[in-house]
Amino acid sequence: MFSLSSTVQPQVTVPLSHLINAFHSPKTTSVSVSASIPQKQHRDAVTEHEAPSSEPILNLRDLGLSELKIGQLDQLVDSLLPGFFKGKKISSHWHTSHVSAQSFFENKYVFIQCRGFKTLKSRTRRLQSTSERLAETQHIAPSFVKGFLLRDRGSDVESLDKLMKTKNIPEAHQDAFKTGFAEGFLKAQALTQKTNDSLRRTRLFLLVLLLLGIYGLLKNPFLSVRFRTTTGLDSAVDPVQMKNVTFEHVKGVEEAKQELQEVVEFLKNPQKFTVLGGKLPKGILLVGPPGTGKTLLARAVAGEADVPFYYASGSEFDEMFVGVGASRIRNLFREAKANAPCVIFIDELDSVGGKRIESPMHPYSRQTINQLLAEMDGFKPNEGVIIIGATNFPEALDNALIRPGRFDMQVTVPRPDVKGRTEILKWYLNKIKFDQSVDPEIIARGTVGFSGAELENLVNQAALKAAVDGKEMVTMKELEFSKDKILMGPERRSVEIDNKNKTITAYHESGHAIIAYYTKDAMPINKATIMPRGPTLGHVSLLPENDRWNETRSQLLAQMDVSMGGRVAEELIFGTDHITTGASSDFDNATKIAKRMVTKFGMSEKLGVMTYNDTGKLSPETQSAIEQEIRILLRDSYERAKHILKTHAKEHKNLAEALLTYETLDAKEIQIVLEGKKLEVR
Ligand SMILES: Nc1ncnc2c1ncn2[C@@H]1O[C@H](COP(=O)(O)OP(=O)(O)OP(=O)(O)O)[C@@H](O)[C@H]1O
Ligand SMILES: [Zn+2]
Repeated sequence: MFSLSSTVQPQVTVPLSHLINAFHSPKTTSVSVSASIPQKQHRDAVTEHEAPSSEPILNLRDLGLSELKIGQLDQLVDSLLPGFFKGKKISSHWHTSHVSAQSFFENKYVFIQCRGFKTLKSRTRRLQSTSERLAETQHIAPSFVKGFLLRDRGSDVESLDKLMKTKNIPEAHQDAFKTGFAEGFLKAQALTQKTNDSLRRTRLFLLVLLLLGIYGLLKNPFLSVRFRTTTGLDSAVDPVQMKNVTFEHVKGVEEAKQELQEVVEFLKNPQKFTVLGGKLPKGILLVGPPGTGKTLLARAVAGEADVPFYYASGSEFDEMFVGVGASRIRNLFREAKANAPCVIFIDELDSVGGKRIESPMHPYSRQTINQLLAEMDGFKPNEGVIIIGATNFPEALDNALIRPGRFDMQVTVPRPDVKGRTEILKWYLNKIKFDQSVDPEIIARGTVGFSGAELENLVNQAALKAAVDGKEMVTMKELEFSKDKILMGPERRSVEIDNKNKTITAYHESGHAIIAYYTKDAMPINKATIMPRGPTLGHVSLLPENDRWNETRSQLLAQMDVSMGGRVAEELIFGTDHITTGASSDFDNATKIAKRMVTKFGMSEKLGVMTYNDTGKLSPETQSAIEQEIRILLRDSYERAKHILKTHAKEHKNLAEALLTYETLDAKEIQIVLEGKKLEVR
């Protein structure tokens, strides 16, 4: 590109621009008087030569070449188009009448031909006579050429003559001047021609490219998707055989496994089921919180039945481009049907089948859902394709998806209960080296609300901790450690707590522990520590014997009392002036319980068995009555805690001192201290 403009441009534009500059020089205006003679000569020439023809024909004069000598013109043409005269025997025209309009036009015309106007050339071959050619050319010459040739002829000629006069160019130099002009003109024309040709070629090339692109898109509307369907949706192309995952691998979700058992039977022998007229669901929805083993269950279904497993995540179908999501669904189902019986698993079903209205973020979600519905409707029950969808939010699913014939079977996969957690912990403990003293049930009791994935992580963290500490196997200590880490954040060993604060913390935590120990309906103590962890300086952990489905009034009161134990201890030991801010979360906790007792559980005599949901909208009297009741519950709780700590002041002191010595005490050690026995030196 660069080379082109730098080599051609100077040759052509320099002489021409000189001329143009000369033409339009402001000085030309003042020269009308001295211009008379040559102008008259010129006018004569025009009438003389234009008279015979009424046609608007170009001649040499048009180009300011009327006074060019024949030899000069030949030279010029020869230098511009070497070898031109050899091929065309038309030089006679030039000799006989160098000003002849027709002969010049013919030459001009042949020029154009040589420059590659192919249509023109092929047409003119058929034309024999010069006049015929001429007439034809008038019609077929491209308009821009015509325009270029015919434009402002008179004024150009005048300007050239004027200019020569204005510049007072001597007669001797006028020829050279005109030659220069003609040279510039012809070269400019040649350049225009070239530029136009290359422009046309570029346009043609672009058009071909465009057509090819459109053709490609029509043949395969998802040209760009192809790449992704083979990368993003590997599963659709390459199913996984799930032999290694069975129901044995999924713990603590017995009900779900039982429900899915019949699906396994169906996949093993689809015909047997349909012969009896039985109708199995096409789609099964696994509903449950994250990490509870939904994916694992779906894999296990495929593994049990020994059929291929196609995995897809709902978010993969969520695309900004029209038809992409729908096409992926189509591909997935096509592959699956070809390999039936099989399981298609769609994780995060809500992200493809959610209720959302078309939004700018998900412009084609509707299309994708419709494709999914169409595919699900499109195969018969005995084809052996089972679609398992998983979601954390079944409420968010499009209603059309959960109609009969689609995802019409729902299986709940809940967080495991204490028995389930024990099983899951045992399962993962068996994959590592652990000490015989480890009791998975204790850990299970302390991990209410943990999912299978979180329990797996807990065991893994304990194994890592044991490895870091250079131990040979995992003990309860590591398991407790990783549980606390997951629940409360990492230990802050580097924090230097001064003795005074340590002592306050030790008495505060022992206060909680003493209340828990001596209150009938409080949960059993698991551990007390003054090791800072996360945002706390110490804590006492309690362990429910079982998962609590329901709580009694006295259990709730006991929880409040235990919460109060910390502040009461501070007050009794250090005096009212030295109580700290450390009890704020204890009060939060106790206040929440008291409020729920009054407003939700109907556990206040004064306010009765009634719920008060939006307390802000209640009458001021009711609001103050509620507040009054909560305050009474909290005050009574505080008094009970005070009474216990006063009664067991000796045990309180012993426990606080043991904590200051050992930092952390487990349930057994706490019992030893409280029974007044001496702790073995660790
Ligand atoms: N009940 C369980 N028994 C054994 N392992 C489990 C159980 N639940 C979860 N896990 C472990 O946790 C991992 C993650 O669980 P999975 O991916 O199946 O959960 P999910 O319910 O599909 O979660 P999400 O909703 O986040 O996709 C499993 O690969 C498995 O190792
Ligand atoms: Zn506390």
